Amino acid sequence: MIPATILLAISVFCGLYLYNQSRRRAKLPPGPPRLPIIGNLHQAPADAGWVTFRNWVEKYGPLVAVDFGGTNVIIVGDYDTARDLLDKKANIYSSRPRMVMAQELVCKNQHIMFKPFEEDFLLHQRLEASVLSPRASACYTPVQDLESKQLLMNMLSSNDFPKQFERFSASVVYTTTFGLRIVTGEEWQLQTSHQCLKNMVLAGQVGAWIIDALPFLNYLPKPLAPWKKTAEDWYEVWAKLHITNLKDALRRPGWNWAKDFKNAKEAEEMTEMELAWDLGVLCDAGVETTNIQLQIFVLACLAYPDFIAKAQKELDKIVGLDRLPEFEDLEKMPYIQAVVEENFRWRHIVPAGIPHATTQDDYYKGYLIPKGSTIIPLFIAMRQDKRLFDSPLDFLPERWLGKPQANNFGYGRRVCPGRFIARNSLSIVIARFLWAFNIRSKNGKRLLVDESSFTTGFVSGPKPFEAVFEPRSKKHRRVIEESYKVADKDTARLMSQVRKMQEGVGLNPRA
Ligand code: HEM
Repeated sequence: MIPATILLAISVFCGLYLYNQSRRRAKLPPGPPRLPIIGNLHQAPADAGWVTFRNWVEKYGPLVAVDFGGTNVIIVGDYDTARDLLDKKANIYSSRPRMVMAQELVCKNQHIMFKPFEEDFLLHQRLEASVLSPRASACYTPVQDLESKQLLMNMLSSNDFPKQFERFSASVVYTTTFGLRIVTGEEWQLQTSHQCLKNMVLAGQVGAWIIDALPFLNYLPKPLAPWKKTAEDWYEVWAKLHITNLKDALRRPGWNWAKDFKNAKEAEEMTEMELAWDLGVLCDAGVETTNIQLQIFVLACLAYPDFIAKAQKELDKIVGLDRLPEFEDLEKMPYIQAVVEENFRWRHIVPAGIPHATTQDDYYKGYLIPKGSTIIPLFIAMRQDKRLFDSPLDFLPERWLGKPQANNFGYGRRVCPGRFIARNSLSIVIARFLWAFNIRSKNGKRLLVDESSFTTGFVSGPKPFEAVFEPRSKKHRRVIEESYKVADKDTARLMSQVRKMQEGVGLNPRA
């Protein structure tokens, strides 16, 4: 008889042998040739990385491997591959690349978007889930209704659409999160958050911080590690903003997410500061995203104005001239829904997606995707895939009629939790804008748009451009003014209405 320990040793040995053999036989996906040691670092794009990545996808196919100085980067360039890996194998592909300066030092690991896929992340995700579910999100429409009415009203006397879109986007999330309306856009909370997000962009810049390449340097004492002081200063400002927002929200009348989170059972395992970060991040994540995606809509109006008349025909038929479009109208307006969908496809705010990371080795179609790889879901390549979309650079809402929505909000366990709120915000604003205004360029000519029309940062939006918004008639103007005048602007009452709606659909708010 062979003793059990020897049998165990043999089976472990055989297992390891087979694993190593399969790993050796498997090869990485194709990609540009590498140099010794640095790999493809010399080809790493400084900004607008998606342009280079898309060229690689065109050359090497939908799965491309590059090595940026020891970091394995896998670029995913079509919808099917993204679904197969990031959705179907979500338990392997839902982590985030390590960000020492941005996440570990500036956020003290509290930013949910950059947490690794571990129990701590799941706890924070569970905390947020109940206020962001599809059913809960459908109950925030009274807030979006009021804020979009103010948006239309403000646009009667201003063409400064980026500022007005920002106020709208901020007010929707600040109202739900903290019970605070952003009425002017000059509120100190929003201004401080701007500064913190700017700091975060600097902290997250690839190649800017030695500590990201050599994390062990963090053992150095402060005088020899100047980045620590920078990170500490940035943390202080951001943490103070989050904690003040939380405390103020708990004192405000009416229901809000801060009160709801505070009563959650998940919160019992968290510090007050962690709670404050979760709330603050939800606000931060909701402002620039919605604002920029709306600016892209205006750019599309100027570049492809033909669709406007078609949208207005549908609006006039379903809504008429005597009232604003309402949420209930949206399902009866397939063309408006197609405009929303095409807006995401034509230009997404994150053309290179938000990177994921793998937590174990994986094999796909004979290729090895090693553990710890950075995975780039290359949104722009998917959305401009000529096999799926004719004339992909053109804004053509018709292409979506009768077709299901695409994935515009990410993948697997990291899919955007604010997607239902975001889609409702975009849909009501786009419907109301098209109903209310003729939108045109200043000189009345069609705008030519190409890659150079967009900024090159991580979030990419239109570079500044001007547009004119003229009410379609005196009647339209009157309806806008009247609707805003009679709208209930009391935040506490609005949020109590939200809470009642949630109870009405069988939800059980925690405060
Ligand atoms: C047009 C608006 C928006 C767009 C296009 C958008 C898109 C995205 C995308 C692509 C991701 C990354 C998903 C992934 O990694 O696979 C994401 C993550 C996230 N979004 Fe949004 N988003 C929008 C609005 C919002 C809003 C309104 C909120 C909050 C109420 C929000 C909260 C978040 C959070 C917290 C994450 C991080 C999720 C995680 O890492 O687990 N987003 N969003």
